[in-house]
Amino acid sequence: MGMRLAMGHIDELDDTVLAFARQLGLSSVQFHTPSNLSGEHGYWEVDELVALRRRCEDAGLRVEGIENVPLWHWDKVLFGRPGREAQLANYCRTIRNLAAAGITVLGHHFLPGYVWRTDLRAAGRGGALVTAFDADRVDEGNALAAYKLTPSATGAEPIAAEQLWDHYRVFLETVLPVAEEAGVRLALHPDDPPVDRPLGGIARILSSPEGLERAHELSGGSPAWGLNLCLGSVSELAGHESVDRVIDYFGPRGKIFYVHFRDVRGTVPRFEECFLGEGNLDPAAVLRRLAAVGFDGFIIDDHVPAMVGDADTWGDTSPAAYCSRGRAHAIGYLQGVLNALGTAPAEV
Ligand SMILES: O=C(O)C(=O)C[C@H](O)[C@H](O)CO
Repeated sequence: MGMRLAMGHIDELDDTVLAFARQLGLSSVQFHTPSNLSGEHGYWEVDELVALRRRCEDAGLRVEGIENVPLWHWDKVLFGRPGREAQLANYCRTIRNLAAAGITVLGHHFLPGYVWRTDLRAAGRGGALVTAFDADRVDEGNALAAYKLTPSATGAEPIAAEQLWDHYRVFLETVLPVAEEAGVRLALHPDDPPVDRPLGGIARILSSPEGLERAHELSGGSPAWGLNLCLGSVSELAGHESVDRVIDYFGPRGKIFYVHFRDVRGTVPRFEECFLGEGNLDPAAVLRRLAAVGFDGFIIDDHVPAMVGDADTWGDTSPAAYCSRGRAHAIGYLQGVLNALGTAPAEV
């Protein structure tokens, strides 16, 4: 199908979101723990997945994939708590059910403490609201504490790096054979922020090119394992240098399953999110590099600044908040660059 742009990170699908995607001229979408799926038994069921896919297809939109099962479906897997086997069995059911429903990409992270920010409402360009991270302010707590995927009490249960690697090993050893058989590809999101110190007592292991390469080794070459290459998270480490290294290692191996296209200004220990084109990365250079290594997956918009009239989409995951000016800007920006680089409109 070739490198293409999809509308991503949809938290709740409704007719507004479908119309927004079509108005932006897109032909596919991707979901982020969508509230449309109840998952009430600890896994997503075939019927609800099929209903979600059909609703999109009826509006002329393909479903590229889904990212992140609800936290309560696999928190014991992340934390290595008793009850992990039952959750792993349910994760395998979700994988098989996705395949049965014709959805073949499932994104995951391996951050028991989830993403960490020290500010959700920093002032970006022209006063747009952006998130920010400052390592000196970590002790104040995670500004994302109330977000749907953030665990409630992290500090109570410290996890060391090698312990977390072991949790990830157990996860991969259990789910990869099932994913291979089902034909579902599991895409790993790098740590955000990419710091090599624990946050809230929990180690971060996928915070560097070396960490991601070790995860690749752990996957044992399984065709079902690859990256959800979040350019923002990797740019937070060392800007273009880290992004280029990850693209050059994983791209030629066919291990970039999809891309989160966002950027930040600054690198750890201090950065803030920003509009595309004003951060660490040259978006056109990144797209050229992805094309050069043979990347042929989908690219989605990611967190976007909240502009005049936009809601704060970390606090408000409603369809109205989702269809923001900030998101329209990110998608339009990427469409423009892709077109300028010669990507056929039909592929965008
Ligand atoms: O932090 C990011 O870059 C994200 O896109 C947040 C998403 O929930 C991601 O799947 C978490 O790792």
